[in-house]
Amino acid sequence: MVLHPVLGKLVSKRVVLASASPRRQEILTNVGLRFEVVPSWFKETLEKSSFTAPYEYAVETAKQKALEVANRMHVKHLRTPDVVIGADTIVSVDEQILEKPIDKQDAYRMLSRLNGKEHSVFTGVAIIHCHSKDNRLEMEITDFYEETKVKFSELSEELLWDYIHSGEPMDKAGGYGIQALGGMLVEYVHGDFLNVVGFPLNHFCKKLAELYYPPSKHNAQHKKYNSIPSVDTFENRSDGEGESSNFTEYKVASKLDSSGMDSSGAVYTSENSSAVRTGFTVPLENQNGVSQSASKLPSKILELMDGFRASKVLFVASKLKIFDNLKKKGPMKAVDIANDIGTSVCGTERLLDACASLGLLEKTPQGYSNTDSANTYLTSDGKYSLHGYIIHSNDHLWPLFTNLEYAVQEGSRQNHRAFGKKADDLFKDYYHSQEVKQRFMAAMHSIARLTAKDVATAFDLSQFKSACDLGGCTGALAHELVQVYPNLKVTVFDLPEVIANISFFQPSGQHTAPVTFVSGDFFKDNLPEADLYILSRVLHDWPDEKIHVLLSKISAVCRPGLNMEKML
Ligand SMILES: Cc1cn([C@H]2C[C@H](O)[C@@H](COP(=O)(O)OP(=O)(O)OP(=O)(O)O)O2)c(=O)[nH]c1=O
Repeated sequence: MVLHPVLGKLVSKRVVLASASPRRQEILTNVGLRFEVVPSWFKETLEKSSFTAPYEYAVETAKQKALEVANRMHVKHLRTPDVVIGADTIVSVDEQILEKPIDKQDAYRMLSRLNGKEHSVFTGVAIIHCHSKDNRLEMEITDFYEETKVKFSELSEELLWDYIHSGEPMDKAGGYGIQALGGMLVEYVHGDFLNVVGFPLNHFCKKLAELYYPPSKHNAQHKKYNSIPSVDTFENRSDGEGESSNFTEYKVASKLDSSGMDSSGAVYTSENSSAVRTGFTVPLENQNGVSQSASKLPSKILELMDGFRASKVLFVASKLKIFDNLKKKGPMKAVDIANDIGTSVCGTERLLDACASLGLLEKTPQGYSNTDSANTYLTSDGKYSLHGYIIHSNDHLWPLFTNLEYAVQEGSRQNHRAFGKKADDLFKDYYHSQEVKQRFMAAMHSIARLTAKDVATAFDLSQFKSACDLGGCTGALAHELVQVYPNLKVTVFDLPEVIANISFFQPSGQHTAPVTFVSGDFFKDNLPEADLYILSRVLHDWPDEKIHVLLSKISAVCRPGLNMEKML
């Protein structure tokens, strides 16, 4: 894999991405780079008129973002990073620079300017090599920019507003995200697509190649790589070029030394050269300077290995209602949040920093605040809140999954290990206490409400007159179905314990055909008559024999020819 020799040079270094952009994190993670995220506090307020070209503004902002993080980490006596990467993406149209919109009107203003026209997307990138010497921070800065041309189709006002109301424009330069819904607005792209999404990966790798594998003296006049050098390139350069490559190595090392990089950070070592000469693999340096084979970085495996930590951070922050608190009170310092929720200051600060690194919170000098998606999905009262499901995941699924090993060994549910009691009937377990019941219903409600529209519109159900949602819980899907199909009569069938508690979850002030709720046990009682039966998130809970009973009952009440059974 051609990219690895270049990115491999960063493996043994402490790399920091000075950006809160989830897109940048994803692009770099996808190619196996390991890095920490420390979002920059630099305010993007440089005077635009003082730059002669838009890209200069993007490059300078990228540099300032990276410098702020490098300095802060050094001053706060956090271990000084080896490399800090900063980036800034802007859209430029008619000589004007567009950044992220401040509100919906601003997004409308930007999108209207882009409508039907070609514009440029510039991303400026700064790579800072840092070294701490006598408590002084020394840095070497490399920067560059990439331009991509994008053309929008002619778009109607209605479409622009629909797009704005989707919420997507708000954290994106120019007010659109080409990687998601915004892709529908775009007629063509000339240049690097990832540059538009926030990080010009190809140019970044070429820059690293220039830095870490500078051309030998024979071709020194070609300072830049037009393509990312392949493994072959490095092998050939070393082969039979011992002296000249050593000479280049020295030059690079001393260049970096003069700017403060220590010898362990030197770009080439003799071990490297010999490893390169022997071919096959390109070496990576580990902390001890011992070279190791750079077979494919196991990024997927590393992600799986550490994924549980990220999940737990989300669960705990939700459980402590941090997102609710921040929605109410705006930016807050760690100490104030800790006081509000009665937790330790140091523990809370770490949790908040972890949330910021995961892109759930924003961290600025004013304190921590919710990102747009935290406001929409993580607060407990939002229309699309996932809070209930997150708490269910933490309190119920997490302990069960902790016992997965036993479940596999024994082939049985692990409720007795997770909760100290046997679960002959899963739902008896959920409903044995009011608290667990509410939690489970809130979980089902939040996930069903989020997905209901997609489920209801994934099929054309207009030929059906009546539907029965078996195990439909609070009726979230049912309410969406009657909105989409006003002539459809929907019955929700669920256990009496559930039906007795649905009032809290009913939509208020919605003018739609009513949904009927019927209580019963679908294994024992008669099923309500309907043209269409919906089984959503039901079958996975039961063993095959019980599923057979249920499907046979549905089959018996279906009238041949007219009815259709669906498992959604
Ligand atoms: C044009 C466009 C921009 N973007 C994003 C990339 C950037 O994240 C964002 C531009 O804002 P930036 O200020 O470059 O970055 P950021 O605020 O997201 O993160 P930070 O300042 O911490 O580095 O717009 C898309 O995701 N898709 C697009 O199509």
